[in-house]
Amino acid sequence: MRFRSAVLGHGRRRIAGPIDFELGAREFLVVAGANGTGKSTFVRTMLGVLPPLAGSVEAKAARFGYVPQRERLDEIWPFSVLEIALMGLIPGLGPFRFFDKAARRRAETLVEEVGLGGLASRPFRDLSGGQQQRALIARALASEPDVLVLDEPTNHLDVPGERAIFELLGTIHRERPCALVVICHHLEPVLRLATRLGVLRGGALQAGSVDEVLRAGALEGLVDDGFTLRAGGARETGA
Ligand SMILES: Nc1ncnc2c1ncn2[C@@H]1O[C@H](COP(=O)(O)OP(=O)(O)OP(=O)(O)O)[C@@H](O)[C@H]1O
Repeated sequence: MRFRSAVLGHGRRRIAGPIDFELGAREFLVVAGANGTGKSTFVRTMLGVLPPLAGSVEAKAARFGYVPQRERLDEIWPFSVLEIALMGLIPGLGPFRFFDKAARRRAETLVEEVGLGGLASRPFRDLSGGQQQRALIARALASEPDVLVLDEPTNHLDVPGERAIFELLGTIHRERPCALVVICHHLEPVLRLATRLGVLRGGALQAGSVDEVLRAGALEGLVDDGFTLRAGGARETGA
């Protein structure tokens, strides 16, 4: 994935750039920045949903899996966990457009992989926030993505719920041949897993290895949603 002098924005409105940035296979990138700095815009440009206003964004053979912000989905009902995972297999449906036994088995395996074995027939709307997040991750994994993109996957989860989702992302990163891109506000736990950090600020992206970006002070003094983000990790302010 390569951004070459890419200017990001909506319509004529420039949000960030020009950005030069590369993401290798199997990296784990965390995208950080205060509200409204363009994190979603950056990721939408990466996904190809939003064209850059100038410059280019190239993806080499990249298949994307996308996990949207859970609270922005009204309710995926009345679908069960298994059906949510099956939705991720829709692009591979044959001409008769129904799921065969193999597809169902594949969806069951995904449901187990994300830790929801036993809940496959449970309606999505009856799950806890963390379980819903897992179901959405199963759906995104169904396409065997080269890049799995997650938009604030731990928002509104309690500390154990957040830890459990990050553990799952760590396992996916270790065991699957894909890169992860995670937009996140609470950085401390996720930076332990990340290989790369990108911080959007004032229309620029400062990106590199986590250590490089922290040492450069990219997070210094950045106050966001009750967390003070500092070099060396995030410190909860108790808000
Ligand atoms: N579809 C759109 N059309 C025009 N402007 C938009 C659109 N979507 C977002 N914006 C604007 O782009 C800017 C960056 O928004 P974006 O959602 O990318 O920021 P963000 O860093 O992800 O914010 P947050 O942390 O609040 O999710 C904001 O000023 C926003 O109002």
